[in-house]
Amino acid sequence: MDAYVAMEDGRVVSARGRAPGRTRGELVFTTAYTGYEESLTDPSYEEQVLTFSYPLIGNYGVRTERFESERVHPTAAVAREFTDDVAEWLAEEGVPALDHLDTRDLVTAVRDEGAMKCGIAVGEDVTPDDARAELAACEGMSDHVDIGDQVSVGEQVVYNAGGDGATVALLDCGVKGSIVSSLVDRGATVHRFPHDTPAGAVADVDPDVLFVSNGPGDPENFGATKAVVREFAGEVSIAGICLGQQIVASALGGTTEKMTFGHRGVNQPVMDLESGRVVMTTQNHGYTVADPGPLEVTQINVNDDTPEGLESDELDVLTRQYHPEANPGPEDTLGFFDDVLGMASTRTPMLAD
Ligand SMILES: NC(=O)CC[C@H](N)C(=O)O
Repeated sequence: MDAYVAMEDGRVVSARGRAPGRTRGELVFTTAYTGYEESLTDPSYEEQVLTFSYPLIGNYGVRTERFESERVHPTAAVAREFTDDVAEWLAEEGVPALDHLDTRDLVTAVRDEGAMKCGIAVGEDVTPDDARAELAACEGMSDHVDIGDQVSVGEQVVYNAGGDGATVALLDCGVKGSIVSSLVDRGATVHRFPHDTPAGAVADVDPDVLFVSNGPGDPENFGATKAVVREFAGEVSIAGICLGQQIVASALGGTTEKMTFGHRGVNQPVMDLESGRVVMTTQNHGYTVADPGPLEVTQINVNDDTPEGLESDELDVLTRQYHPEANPGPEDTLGFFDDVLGMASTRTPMLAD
């Protein structure tokens, strides 16, 4: 099978086709050397073409129990070499895959010029022009204004109903399964809501914690989710991961911005500013909080000083830019979930209207 990647910088790179199809997306790379099953099923990669900088992808198979959601989310996958297991899985899912190209070149281009649009064509009779046509039709990440609808749950789902732990209202902007299980494993009852659920319906479950999930795209395209955060601020503890941190900060008066090429990998160093302790974290984001508004920056990325943790005692807010649930990645930061559920136990009851 022939395969081509047409990049926004004008280059067309040829490769070996492993799973056929034509598509487009934002070209990004992850430096993670494990966790391809989790990354490929992470909803945060929706509308992105995922390049693995680690050269051999698939050497421990494909196991559904590692999946973070029901389907593969990147529009296409690129590696130096995919095993047959992974190539067959992606073909079954209808997700184009290509290998036998110099991924160092792609990664260097994205690192130097930033995440860029690309077009992909893989098949028996595709041409470079097919990939160029896909590139011409590719929208910027922030132009995907309805991206939340593509990944959020269709209707409310309850996990651990009737449990005697904290009640968490999870606004699903594209949540990873291991975030839900990290909360349920600690005894919480989790009400998973579509990202655009009105505040009144969320209030009906009388949550101890409002939790805003990870997810794809530009946080500024999650207006309904931000409205719920504003409604609950000061009345219920609020937590968020990744997109969730960005949405919470933006809802409370802060701002967000796009990064050049973002952070995607499993060894991003994060320093806690109070203790000075540095932990290794899993990350996958292309936007960041620029101005935290009323929140305090309590943790930063050691590589580029961007905010990794935001908190407010007054508003009872605790968020992380990285992925404390790991999956893939180091488990240094799992304690975040204990801290979030700890906020619930010191909660003040919701004020009646
Ligand atoms: N993993 C995430 O939640 C990603 C957040 C957001 N879509 C970003 O790229 O910054």
